[in-house]
Amino acid sequence: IPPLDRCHCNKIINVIHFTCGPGSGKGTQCEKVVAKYGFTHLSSGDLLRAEVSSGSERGKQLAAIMEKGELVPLDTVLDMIKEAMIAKADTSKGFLIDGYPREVRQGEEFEKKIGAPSLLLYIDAKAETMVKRLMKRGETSGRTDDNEETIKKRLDLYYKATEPVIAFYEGRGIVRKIDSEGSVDQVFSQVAKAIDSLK
Ligand SMILES: Nc1ccn([C@H]2C[C@H](O)[C@@H](COP(=O)(O)OP(=O)(O)OP(=O)(O)O)O2)c(=O)n1
Ligand SMILES: Nc1nc2c(ncn2[C@@H]2O[C@H](COP(=O)(O)OP(=O)(O)O)[C@@H](O)[C@H]2O)c(=O)[nH]1
Ligand SMILES: [Mg+2]
Repeated sequence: IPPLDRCHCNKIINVIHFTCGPGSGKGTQCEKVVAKYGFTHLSSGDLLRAEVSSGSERGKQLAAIMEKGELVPLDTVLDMIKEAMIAKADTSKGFLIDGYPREVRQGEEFEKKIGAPSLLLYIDAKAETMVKRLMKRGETSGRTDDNEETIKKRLDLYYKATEPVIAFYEGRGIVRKIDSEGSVDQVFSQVAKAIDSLK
């Protein structure tokens, strides 16, 4: 990995964290943000799943953790994000970082090693809505963690570890809360408004 300072502070413009519960619709909204704004989308879950698919030793360890609905070690995710950001730092208009930070410490380490985010998007969804969407997605996703038992654990962990992240950034005034209960386009219009407010 090249020296971090290349990717520190003003070099990384528009870092947007997308932190919400599983099944709240982050992935769906991220696609629309990329189409409209051309930001670089980095999904921490996708990066981890790519490592699992590679069949590496590290991937096997990650797979076991993710199947249980737990969080993988902090440094693993952060290194992957950092590598992906450095690879795009010269050409990117901004980074949309999906599924990160998942716990307050992940946010603190990101700032130490990479930089401060300009916005934290948070889709507020009811537990019932998240479970319903994930169970439906599980019919076709092939994801080993889209099953009833793991979904329950992911939700518990979300309330315990991830919700405090929102409070942490609320103190800085960069959180935009978005209501999940409308259509995909209704949710997106709230997302777009939050991003436009950055300019
Ligand atoms: N910063 C992160 C991101 C992900 N993971 C692990 C735990 C998650 O359960 C799994 C899958 O991550 P996703 O972001 O894909 O999972 P979600 O549960 O949020 O589902 P999705 O975003 O697809 O709804 O990877 C992690 O440990 N640390
Ligand atoms: N009704 C409704 N369903 C949605 C919306 N956004 C996503 N979904 C569905 O909910 C499921 C989870 O969405 P996904 O984007 O994978 O959520 P993520 O887990 O937060 O990344 C998918 O099957 C989507 O089709 C929405 O705004 N409204
Ligand atoms: Mg997703």
